[in-house]
Amino acid sequence: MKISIIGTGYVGLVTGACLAEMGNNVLCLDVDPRKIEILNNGGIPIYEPGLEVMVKRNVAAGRLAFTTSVEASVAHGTLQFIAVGTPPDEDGSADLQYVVAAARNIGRHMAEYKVVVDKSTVPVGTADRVREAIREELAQRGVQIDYSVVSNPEFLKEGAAVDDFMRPDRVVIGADDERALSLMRNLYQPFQRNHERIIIMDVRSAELTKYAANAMLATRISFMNELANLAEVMGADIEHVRKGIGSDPRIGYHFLYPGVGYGGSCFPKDVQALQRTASENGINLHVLNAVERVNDAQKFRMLQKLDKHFDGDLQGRHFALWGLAFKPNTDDMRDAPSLVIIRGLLERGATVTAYDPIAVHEAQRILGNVEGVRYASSPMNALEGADALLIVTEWKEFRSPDFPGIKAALKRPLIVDGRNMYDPALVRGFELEYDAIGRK
Ligand SMILES: NC(=O)c1ccc[n+]([C@@H]2O[C@H](COP(=O)([O-])OP(=O)(O)OC[C@H]3O[C@@H](n4cnc5c(N)ncnc54)[C@H](O)[C@@H]3O)[C@@H](O)[C@H]2O)c1
Ligand SMILES: O=c1ccn([C@@H]2O[C@H](COP(=O)(O)OP(=O)(O)O[C@H]3O[C@H](CO)[C@@H](O)[C@H](O)[C@H]3O)[C@@H](O)[C@H]2O)c(=O)[nH]1
Repeated sequence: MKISIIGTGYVGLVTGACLAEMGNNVLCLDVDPRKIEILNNGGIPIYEPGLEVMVKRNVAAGRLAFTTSVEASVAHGTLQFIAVGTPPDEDGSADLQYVVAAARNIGRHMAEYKVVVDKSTVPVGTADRVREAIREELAQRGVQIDYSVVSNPEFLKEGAAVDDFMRPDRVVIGADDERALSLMRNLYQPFQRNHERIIIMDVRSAELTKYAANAMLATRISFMNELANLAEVMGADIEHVRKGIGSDPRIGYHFLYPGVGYGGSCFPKDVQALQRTASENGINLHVLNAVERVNDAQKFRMLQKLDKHFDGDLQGRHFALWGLAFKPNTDDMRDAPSLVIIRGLLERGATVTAYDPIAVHEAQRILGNVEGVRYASSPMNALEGADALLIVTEWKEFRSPDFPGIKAALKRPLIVDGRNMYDPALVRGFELEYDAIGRK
């Protein structure tokens, strides 16, 4: 099938590469010429395990190409995937300007039937706006061409995006007409050879399903963060509690890890956008309001712990920080808790040496050339002369560190672990102080 992908970011590039991998002929469009230049020169503009090889393989096979030409992109695919950003507006609602611009481009240039597939995360009712934008452009041109608008939200996780796309738990398709539905079914058929994964519904339900999934996952995390804080006060250990409740299949083990709060480009903005949609429609989502408040507070948990250990005075202290990305296996720093922690330390007069295997470049871009933050080339190099080690992202390479080496390098043998990576007894066995989230 001939497919165009509009927006070559985390979702667009993964979608394009994976659909090409299944034998489709894919053209990816982006308005950012830098990204397209990198891709056309054989590189990829983001870090995502397995993606670069897949992109190269499909480009070489002639199934995947990149362009900045809107005309070429609209002419290419019968299926036009919109995978542009939907960042939060000032009031928390999803900013749909890029989605609408993409739709207008399609309307401006299409010459035959197109299925416009919304893959971006968009509020309920957006498909109607997309349909309307295209209708206006066609009317402007004085032409009548058939088109369909469908919703096909994406559920991939960064760091595991290729795998998630190739082996999806489900493929949600929201469609209101049979012609589009049949093309979408054919497209995703190869992804469900082993069992049925396609879930078909109306467009509005599909749009809401995406927000509901993220909101539910964010709720689990905030719930566990609150319980972890309670466990600490009560002398219980949240790790035991996590295992104790996760063993109930109705609860399950996934997404029960407490920490320094959820970040990334999705949960924070999607929780906000859903609340906004609800309040615009006269509904107050009380649970989600609390989920967001708990998460905002949790990002300061590490600073509170440091205040406790250093008698409320961090002036002149220096800290080693492991992990900058909002989660492991990505270079994405959008809404990363590390940013709140680093800014909080600087405000309190402390300095930081940070280490991250992939995200340093992105962190530098976002934080700027700020005084008081340095970057180390290895985890151990970050430790020299630090008053404590702070763990913010659970990269695998931090799992079995050289504890005696850590003890020797730190001024005070203290690890504050925002991701509960270690067994407290093991760490204390090396005569290190250990303070994790909700642990004894
Ligand atoms: N990142 C994720 O893990 C993830 C997962 C599922 C869903 N989503 C959703 O998918 C959407 C895209 O997210 P992302 O993380 O890939 O964003 P991104 O910022 O990485 O990429 C978006 C790309 O779209 C391009 N763009 C903007 N306007 C354009 C236009 N008119 N024509 C062509 N290109 C244009 C931008 O230059 C950018 O490269 C969002 O709605 C997001 O909420 C993201
Ligand atoms: O038990 C957990 C699990 C996750 N997190 C944090 O939650 C955030 C989000 O993690 P994750 O969901 O793994 O990453 P994303 O790439 O943001 O993926 C989410 O957001 C995407 C964009 O909408 C969806 O497609 C995915 O299904 C959804 O998991 C990160 O800061 C994690 O550290 C926790 O604190 N505890």
